[in-house]
Amino acid sequence: MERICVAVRVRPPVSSELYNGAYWKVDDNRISLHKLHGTPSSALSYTFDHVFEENCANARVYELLTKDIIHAAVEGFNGTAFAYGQTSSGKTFTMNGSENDPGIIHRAVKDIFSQIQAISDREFLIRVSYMEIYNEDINDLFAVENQKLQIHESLERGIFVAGLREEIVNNAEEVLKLIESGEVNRHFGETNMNVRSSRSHTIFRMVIESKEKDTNSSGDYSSSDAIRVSVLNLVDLAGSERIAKTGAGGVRLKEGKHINKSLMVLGNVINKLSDGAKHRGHIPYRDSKLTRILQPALGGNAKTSIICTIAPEEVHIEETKGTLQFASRAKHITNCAQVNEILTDGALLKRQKLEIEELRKKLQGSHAEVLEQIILKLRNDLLKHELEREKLEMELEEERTRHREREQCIREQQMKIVNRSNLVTLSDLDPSSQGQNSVSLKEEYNDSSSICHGDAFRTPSFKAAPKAFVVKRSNYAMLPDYSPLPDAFSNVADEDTWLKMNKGYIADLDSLQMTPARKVQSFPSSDATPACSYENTTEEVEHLKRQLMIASEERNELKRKHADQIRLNHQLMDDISELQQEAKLIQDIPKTLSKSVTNCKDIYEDVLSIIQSFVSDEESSTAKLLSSTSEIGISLFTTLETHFSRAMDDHSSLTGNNSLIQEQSKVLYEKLNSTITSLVLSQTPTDDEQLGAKQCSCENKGGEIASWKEELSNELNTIKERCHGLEKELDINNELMVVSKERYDSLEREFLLLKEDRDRLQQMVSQSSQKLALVAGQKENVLKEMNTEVHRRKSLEEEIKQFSAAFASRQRRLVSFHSNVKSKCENLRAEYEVSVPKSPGC
Ligand SMILES: Nc1ncnc2c1ncn2[C@@H]1O[C@H](COP(=O)(O)OP(=O)(O)OP(=O)(O)O)[C@@H](O)[C@H]1O
Repeated sequence: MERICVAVRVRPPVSSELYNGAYWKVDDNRISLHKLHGTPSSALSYTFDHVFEENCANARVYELLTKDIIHAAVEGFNGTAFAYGQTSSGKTFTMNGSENDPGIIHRAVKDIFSQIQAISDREFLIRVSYMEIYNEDINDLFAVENQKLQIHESLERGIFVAGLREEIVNNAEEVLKLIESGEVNRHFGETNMNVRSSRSHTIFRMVIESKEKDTNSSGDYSSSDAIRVSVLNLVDLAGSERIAKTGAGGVRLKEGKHINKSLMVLGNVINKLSDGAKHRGHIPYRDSKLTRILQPALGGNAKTSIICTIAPEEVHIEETKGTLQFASRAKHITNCAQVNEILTDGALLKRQKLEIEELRKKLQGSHAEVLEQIILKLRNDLLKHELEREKLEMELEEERTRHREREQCIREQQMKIVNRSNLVTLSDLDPSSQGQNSVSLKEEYNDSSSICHGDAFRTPSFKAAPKAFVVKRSNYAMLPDYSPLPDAFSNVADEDTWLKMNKGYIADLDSLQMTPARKVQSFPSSDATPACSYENTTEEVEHLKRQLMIASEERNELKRKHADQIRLNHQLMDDISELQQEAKLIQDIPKTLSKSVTNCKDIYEDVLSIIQSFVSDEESSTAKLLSSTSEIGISLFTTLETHFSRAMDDHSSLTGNNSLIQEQSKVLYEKLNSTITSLVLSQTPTDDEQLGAKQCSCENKGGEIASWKEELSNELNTIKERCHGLEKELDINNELMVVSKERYDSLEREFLLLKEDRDRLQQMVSQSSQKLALVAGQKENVLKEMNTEVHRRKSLEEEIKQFSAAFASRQRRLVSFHSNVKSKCENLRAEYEVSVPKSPGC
């Protein structure tokens, strides 16, 4: 566990108008607020890892604050450095720098490449990405078309931004060029506080992968076949701002609100984390995209440094106090950084081999306890696999249920859309062309179903890693269409797990096995007992180990597929919600059309009443024509009205009425035109009438008629415009429907692919269960044999004991017999010497 490094940097005053003397005094790594005449304000004094004065250059900031993190990143530790502070306090200056004084990002990039060059025994692969969080949307700064990207989390990949472009880079210049191109896409804006204010948070990310160079010509796997993957985030946050000071309005105001909100969430997260593990409770990482992405850097597996920038002017004292309080709390956060290693297949195999070898040795000089321990371990492994399998089965079942629900939901949506499409594209629904449409749709579907599913989700611009580097990485090389977070995050699904991890708790036994430093479990050393051979048992155990290995590989594969499926499901859910929105839009179209028709009807009725008002003779041809035209017109509008009101309730019953409406509409136009023409003609004065007119002095009436004429033609034009408007709306709706259809087609295709995936998963699960059952059976047999062997050995030992006891007593008896015989012999010899006197010649 290590505390994150926090520093404060004071920006030089930018305007002499606002600056009337130094209020913030820096003394080594302490900063305190003074009154203008130099008296310290005792309550406000803070200490940090570093405090940088106004005249401090970026080089020094980099050297003291970030360099270690960058070097650690090359060695496989995750690292994050971010700049926090109010607007215009110098965050962008610190991270990006200027031409004369390059910032942290520039220096870090250069440093990383020079570090890599100095390490001769490892080969490196570096990928970079650059994103911004603008108004809570994640945009790709390397590819403007990648907007509103989503954050996903999976057991295998941890937290990642899906669809973010990653570029493989070979030197610092290449990276700096890419950054330059990304900067162009970044959101900047002018405020009262800063002429070039960052309106988004930016995250420049480098993923550094490395492995030991392959110097082993024998083809054996070296002990360090593991690949190290570390992620380095260099973050330039947007600055907190007071709307009153920045004078933001409109777009700037909206941006400012988003910025303040996300910084507030960051503050909450920091507060919680600084409360200490016991009291912190739930950490609200999910409340903003920024904290979600930075989650590993805040209380997780990363080395982190924060530079808090402050403005020296008196007007900013309140904001500066806020920044310093944020920094003080951040000081208490602890992280738990560790090297992130991924074991290649080769390294895993070797590790397993070593373990088996060791077990074999132990077995050969075996003791019953050793055997028991091995059995216990194997049993534990098996149990673990069974549990995993059950869990996977349950998850798969849940997935299936969710699939079914989504399938159902999509079908319903499809029905709705088809209904709406019927309504909106009435003119397209000529019965004769319907068949053709469905045929061409089918053809379209068949053509596009050949599109590879995997491609649809892959980052379009991802470049394949050089073969030489990735050739031994098997599955790993296929993955990175995302910004992977280190493997160590893979078990981190929620904050609780993070807490546990930070306490040094490691939940998964597998992760222990993969930790390079782990020693193989040692068993009690065996005395050199000349035991009976356990060759067969050893082979069985080895076989069992192999089976377990295969089962665990399959389990991992299943896990990966399962995670993929969940990701696809998320994507599908997003598509569905988009579709629902579109459907809602389409649903509103009949309403709008209905309103327009009602308006037209009103206008039409007005026109008619005006015309009728000056046709005094009800028997005249004009009046008759007018009444018939009005009947047709009214009936047309009534039909249209009913049509649209029904369309809002039930769309299917309305198909086929469109041509009738069009015909009616044509007749109306023609009759209306002829009515107006005849009316105009009837109002044109003949010679007699002219005379009468002269006599009746009706000059005023002529003027009235002219104005009516004008009014009429205006009304007619309005009606025509309305009709045009309606036609245009219909066109737009048709286009919308085509787009919706296409989306549905692609959704259907995805569904099919998902179904296939699911079937494959099911198959694999059942195969895996069969294998596990087999392994379990074999294991039982081995157990039985081992028990028999133990009994046999115990009885042998018993026999040997009895035999040695008998042998010892027999030996004792033999010794006593021998000593008896010896003493008797000596007695006999003595008696013989006494009875036979020695002759002088002897
Ligand atoms: N240490 C420094 N030395 C010299 N000039 C600086 C320093 N820090 C900031 N400046 C200048 O102050 C101005 C504001 O700085 P900058 O744009 O980096 O602020 P910011 O915190 O990123 O603001 P915002 O949050 O609005 O983006 C710039 O003109 C910058 O050049």
